Amino acid sequence: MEADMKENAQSSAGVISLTKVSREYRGQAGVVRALDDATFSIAAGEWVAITGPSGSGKSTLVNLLGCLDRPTSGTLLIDGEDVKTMAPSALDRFRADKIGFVFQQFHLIPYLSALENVMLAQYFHSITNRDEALESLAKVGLADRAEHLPSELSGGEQQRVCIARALINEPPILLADEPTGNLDAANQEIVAELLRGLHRAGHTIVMVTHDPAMAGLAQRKIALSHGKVFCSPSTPLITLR
Ligand SMILES: Nc1ncnc2c1ncn2[C@@H]1O[C@H](COP(=O)(O)OP(=O)(O)OP(=O)(O)O)[C@@H](O)[C@H]1O
Repeated sequence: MEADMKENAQSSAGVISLTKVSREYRGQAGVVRALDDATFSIAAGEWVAITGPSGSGKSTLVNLLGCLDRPTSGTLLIDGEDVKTMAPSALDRFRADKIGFVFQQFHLIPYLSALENVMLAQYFHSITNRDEALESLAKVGLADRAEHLPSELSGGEQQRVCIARALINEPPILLADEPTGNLDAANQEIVAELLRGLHRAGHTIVMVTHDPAMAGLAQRKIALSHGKVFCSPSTPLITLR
């Protein structure tokens, strides 16, 4: 227990850290401040749910945390690196190393098999390894569906392929945007159980969800309202081991 507490203290600086981060969109109608002065950290190994009504800034925040966009102002550190100052090619590489994405719309390539979809994520690292991709599919219970096209898989199975794809490069951070949004109750539970396992294995999970039951699985909620961030206290990591 002492070792766990020490580990938690060491990680309290945050694998993700925002200081006064804002994102403004400038359009013909004027300026929209979609994220307004956000300051918070997410510790390594923490499971956080991002909640908030439509238009509150969730996608804006996810795009920033996923290094798909940059803040208008403020400092966003991921694993201690300031993403705003990185060159685009370095940022692409950084993103591929650090972050696995799971989206509500599965974004699988329709004419590639489940296995090839997973291997495509390896391809961005210039290495493809069929056995590793198969192992990743086996971890989500889909070894026997490796040769199936996405159209030959159920919604829940497609989402599990996405999780296998997100994990293939062993990123420390999993960023999930409504990972159970399109799934029925049985498949929601399968995905929830996979996320529990990933959390136990030490992954940092940041998950946008409208579903209170899913949000309840996380240790902490980050609620957004009109671009402002409100963080609940974190459940100590030691209680979940
Ligand atoms: N490219 C853009 N240009 C101008 N305004 C934008 C742009 N993208 C988002 N916004 C505005 O920023 C605010 C936050 O949008 P965002 O998409 O982050 O919300 P959200 O919480 O993800 O919503 P939803 O749950 O409906 O997807 C909204 O008022 C939206 O209209």
